[in-house]
Amino acid sequence: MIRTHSTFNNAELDYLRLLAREYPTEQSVATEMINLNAILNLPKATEHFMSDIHGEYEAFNHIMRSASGAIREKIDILFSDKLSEQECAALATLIYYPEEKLEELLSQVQDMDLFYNETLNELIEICHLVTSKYTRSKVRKALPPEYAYVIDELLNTDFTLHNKREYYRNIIRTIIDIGKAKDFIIALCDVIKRLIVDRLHIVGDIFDRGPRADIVMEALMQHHKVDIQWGNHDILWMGAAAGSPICIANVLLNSILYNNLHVIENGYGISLRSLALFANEYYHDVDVSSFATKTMNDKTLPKDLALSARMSKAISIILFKLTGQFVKRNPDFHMEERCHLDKIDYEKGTIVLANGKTYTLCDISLPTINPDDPYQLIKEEEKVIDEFVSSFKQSEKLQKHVRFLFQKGSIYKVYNGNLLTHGGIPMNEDATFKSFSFDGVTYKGRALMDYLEARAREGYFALEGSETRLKGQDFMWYLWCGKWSPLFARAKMTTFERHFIHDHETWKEEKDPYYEITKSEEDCMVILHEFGLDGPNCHIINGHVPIKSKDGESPIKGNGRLFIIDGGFCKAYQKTTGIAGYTLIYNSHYMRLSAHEPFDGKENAIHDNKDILSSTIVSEELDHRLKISEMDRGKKLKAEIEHLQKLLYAYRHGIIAENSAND
Ligand SMILES: O=P(O)(O)OC[C@H]1O[C@](O)(COP(=O)(O)O)[C@@H](O)[C@@H]1O
Ligand SMILES: [Mn+2]
Repeated sequence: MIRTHSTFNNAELDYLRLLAREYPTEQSVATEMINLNAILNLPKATEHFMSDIHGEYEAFNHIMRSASGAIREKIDILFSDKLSEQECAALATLIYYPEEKLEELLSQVQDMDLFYNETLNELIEICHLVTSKYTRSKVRKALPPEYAYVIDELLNTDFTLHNKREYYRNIIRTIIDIGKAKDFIIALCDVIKRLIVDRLHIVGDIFDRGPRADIVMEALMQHHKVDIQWGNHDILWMGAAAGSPICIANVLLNSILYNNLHVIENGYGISLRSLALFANEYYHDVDVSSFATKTMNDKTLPKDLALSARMSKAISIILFKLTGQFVKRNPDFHMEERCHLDKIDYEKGTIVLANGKTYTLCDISLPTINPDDPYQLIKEEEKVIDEFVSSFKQSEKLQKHVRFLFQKGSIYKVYNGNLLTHGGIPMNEDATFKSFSFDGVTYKGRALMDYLEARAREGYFALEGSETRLKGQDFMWYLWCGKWSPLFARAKMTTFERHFIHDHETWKEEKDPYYEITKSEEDCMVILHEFGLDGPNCHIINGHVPIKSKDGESPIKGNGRLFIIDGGFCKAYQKTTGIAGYTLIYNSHYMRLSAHEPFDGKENAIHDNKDILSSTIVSEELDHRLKISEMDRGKKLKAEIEHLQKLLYAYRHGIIAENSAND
C-alpha cells in the first residue's frame, strides 16, 4: 500500500515515535520483524491446567514438578528402548527433585565419572527436546546466568561438525574437574522443569481444607507465567484480606473445622487468641458436639479438640448473625432464605425452613443470641471480629498473596480458544443466560461476569471506608456462596443446616442448571459464542465439582466441549471421588486430560521413584500441529508486525528520522 504523510493521524504518529525509541533504526525494525515472523511459525507453547488445590502443597508441588506426566513422556520418547522402566522412573525423579535424588544416587554409585557422564548426556538430550520449540533467545532468558553460556552451547552445537559424545565429554570433563557437576545437573533439571510448560492456568480454589495454601501461593508467585481464575474459596480469602467481617468469620470457620490453623497462625501470623478466650468464656459449659473439627492429626490433643469445637461454634454464631445483617442490606442478592436465626422458636428448639417444614434443632445452647434481636452481635463478639479485621488487614504476607490474586486473577479467562472459569455461568433452565439487576441495570452472560468482577475489585481497591468498598466486599461474600454466584454455582450453601439439623435432606446443595445445560454440545457452543469463541478447538474448562470417578462419572461433558478438571487434591474428598482428580495439558499436538492417583508423599516420591500415577482419560489429537500464528499470542505478534511495518515506512519516507528519540 502506498502511504502518504497524511496516512498517519496524530495518534498513530505519536505511537510510532514511542515505538521508535525501542527500534531507533530501519535495521532494528527489520530485524525485529524477521524475529517476530519466525516466532509465528513455531509450535504453540504448552499450557498446563490445574484446579482445586485446596492447600495440598505437596501434591501440588509434585504435579508442578512433573508437569502432569509431560516430563515422563519426554523421557519415554527418548529412552524407553535404551533404559529400563526403573531407570526411566529414577531419571524422572531426578528431574523433579534433583537435590534430594542426587544425594541418594551419589551415595550408591561406584564410578562417579561414568554416572556424571551418562546423566549429563541424558539430561542434555531431554533439554534439547524440550527447548526445540522455542526461539534461542527465549531459551537463553530461561537459563541460570552462571551456566547460560555452556548450556546454550550444548543445546546449539552443530553435530555435523562435532562428534556429539566427544564434545559433551570434553565439556562435562571440565565441569567435573572443577567440582561443578552436581550444580550443573541441578541447573539442567531446573531448565527442563522451567521450559516443559510455558503457561500455567489455575482454575480456582487454592485455599481451605488442606494444610498450607500459603505455601502454594508462594510457589505460584515464583512461577514464570501463571493466571488464576478465582474459585469461591479464593474470593472468600480475598474478601477477608479486604477486611470484610463476614468473609473473615467464614474463613475462620472453614479453617477451624478442618483443624488447619497453621495457615492462619504460622502462614499469615494472625493470632486466634482472642477467639479462643471468647469461646472458652461463652461456650465452655455448653454443647458443642455439632461443631467438632473434621480431621485430626495424631498430635491433636483432646483438650485442643474441645477448644476447637468451642471456637468453631463461637465463630459460626457470629457468621450466622452477620449473614442476617448481610441479607437485609443486600436485597439484590435474593438470599432471604439464608437467614435462620429469626426463624427459630427458641423455646421449642425448632426452626421453620423455606420449604415450610419444621425441624428440631440438634443444638439449642445459644448463649449469645437474643431471640428478640437475633442478628445483633454482643459486645464481646464485636470486639473479637473487629480485632480480626485489623489483623487480617495487617498481615503483610496475606496482603501480598491477595494482591497477586488480583493481578494475575479474574473471574474468567478467554485464552487460546478456551473459556476458563471455576464454577459456571448463571443460566436459566431453557439454556438462556440468566439476567440480574443491580442498581437498576440488567446484566447477563459475559457482561454479568465482568460486572461481578469489577464489583469484587472495588471491595479491595476502593477508598477505605467508602460505600463502594463495603458493597464490593459484600459482592465478594456473595461470590463465595450466593444463590446464582458463578463461582459457587449451587442454589444455597447449607452451612447452618449442616450444624443444626440432623436431616441430611436439608443439607443438599442443588447444582445450578448450568451443569445440566452443558451436557449438550450445542448449549456449550452458545456459551462459548457469548465469550467470542468458535471453532473446533474451543472448550470450556471448569473446576469446582469433584467428579465421582468411582461411580462412573466423567469429567468430560457436552460431547467433549467441556472439561471439569477438579484436581481432586483435597484429601477429604478422595474417598468420594475414588481418585485424586484431573489435570489438563494443551500443547501443539493434543489436549490431554489425565486422571491422577493420590499422592503418596514426597519421601516415597524421591526414594521409591513413586510418581503420581496418571492415566490418560481423553486425548484430543489436533488435526495439524498448532503454530503460534494460530494462537492469541500470534494475534498480538501480527499486530506488532503491522506497527513495525508502519514504522519502517515512516523511516523510509523521512516521516520519522532514525535515532531521533531524544530530539
Ligand atoms: O465438605 P466441606 O468441607 O464440609 O464443605 C462443604 C461446603 O463446601 C462447599 O462444597 C464449597 O466448597 P467447594 O467450592 O470446594 O465445593 C459448599 O458447597 C459446602 O457447603
Ligand atoms: Mn469451588
